[in-house]
Amino acid sequence: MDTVQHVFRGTFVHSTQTCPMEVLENHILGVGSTGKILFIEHAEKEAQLALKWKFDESKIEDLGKNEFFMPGMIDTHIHAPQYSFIGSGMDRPLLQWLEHITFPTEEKFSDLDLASNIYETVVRRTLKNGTTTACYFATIHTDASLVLADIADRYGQRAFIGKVCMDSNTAYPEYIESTEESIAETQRFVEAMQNMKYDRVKPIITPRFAVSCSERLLCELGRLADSYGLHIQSHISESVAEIQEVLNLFPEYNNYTEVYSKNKLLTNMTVMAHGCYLTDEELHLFRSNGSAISHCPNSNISLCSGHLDVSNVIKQKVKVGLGTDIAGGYSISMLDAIRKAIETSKILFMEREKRRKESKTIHNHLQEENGMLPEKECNCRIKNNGKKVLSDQEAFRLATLGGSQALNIDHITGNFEINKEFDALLISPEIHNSPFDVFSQFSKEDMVQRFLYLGDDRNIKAVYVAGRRVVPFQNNS
Ligand SMILES: O=c1[nH]c(=O)c2nc[nH]c2[nH]1
Repeated sequence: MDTVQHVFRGTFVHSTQTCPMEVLENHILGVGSTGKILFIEHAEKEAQLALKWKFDESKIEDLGKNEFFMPGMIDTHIHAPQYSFIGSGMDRPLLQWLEHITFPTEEKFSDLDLASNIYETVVRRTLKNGTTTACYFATIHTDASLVLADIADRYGQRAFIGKVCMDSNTAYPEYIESTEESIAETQRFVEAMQNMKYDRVKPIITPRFAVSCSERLLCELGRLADSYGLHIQSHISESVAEIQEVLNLFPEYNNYTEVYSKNKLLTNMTVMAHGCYLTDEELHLFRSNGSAISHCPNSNISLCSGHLDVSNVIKQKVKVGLGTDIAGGYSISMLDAIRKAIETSKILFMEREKRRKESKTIHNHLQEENGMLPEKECNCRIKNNGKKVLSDQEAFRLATLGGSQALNIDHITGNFEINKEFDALLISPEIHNSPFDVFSQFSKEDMVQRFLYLGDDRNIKAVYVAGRRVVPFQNNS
């Protein structure tokens, strides 16, 4: 029998299936001993709830003026070892960056002391920035990957941990496993994780990307995921050079997506990072398989990989969340991912508008010179595909509920629905060292908006995962 452990009264901001950002003022939210949300109701109904759940009214915690709770943020794509070189090497394109910076660094994670040190730092730092769920890539080293799992569990973060698989690496041959080793070590990793019986830390099958995996390895990893019922993560269609390499390596497949789907790696528990260049045909395959995309706009810009048209992904009804993609992306904060997702969408919109205006000008010019163009040509040259800019509300949804849908855990977390676990951030816009100012005329919506655009970890006063406060924030109390 669940009993009430916490009761909060104040403002709650979350997303629902129908509303990307809903602000509930003067509500009370109750969390049970199992960490699940028991009720979220208007404060006037307090007396009735007290009766039903028998909580002591003196234990109600009133939120401070202008404070609010929002759901914990979900980073659907982050490379834990790469935190060690965050913010450097941003002047190279993807494949060169992997060869010269990433692979030589990841190779060193056979050293468990190094791994333990970096992994502890990254888990603490992500939590401090409000990431209550993280979907991690580790390295090819099984024992170090298990260390990451242990640290995430110890700090109370909800996490997926991927031991990276790669049996091909012509760019940096020192960092590679044999096919047999990769399969056997993945199995060892999965079984060791299962033996640990962590509540909220799970293994995820992780072929690095098609460039670094043989067809046999992909096929065996698809089988393992199927037989253990596991999540899957990888990269797809991030840069033009990468796609070209995949098409050269797998000439018998029609496109990049097929390489994964035909090897059983595109399931309803799959999240693929980037997807900048996926065609509508490939997106259709994602949708029909129930697979998701992790949109990593900071990384896409930093490595000059390309832009994902996330509005089109949403329009095609493909599940999508946001990722920091440390360290292709240079910011550990999911707030940055929200901002970069909005900015990317605006850049794409402006490019489309520019093209539309240019073709309209050409069109007018030709009309003057030659009379009317054939109608078909007019339409296809000036149309804007009806695509819109990503709204702030929709970006907020992607960082919370969208991420939980992408990882297929939206029955557990992602918003403040009853029976989900209470993964939450207590946001304090008026903390003494806040990076932004609050004016008296601000509504709650204004407050949320300011936090999304200008806030940082200083405004995150407390972090809860499954009802448990996970990191002490001495500075902000
Ligand atoms: O952004 C990226 N980071 C990586 O580590 C990686 N590996 C393959 N493809 C990748 N893309």
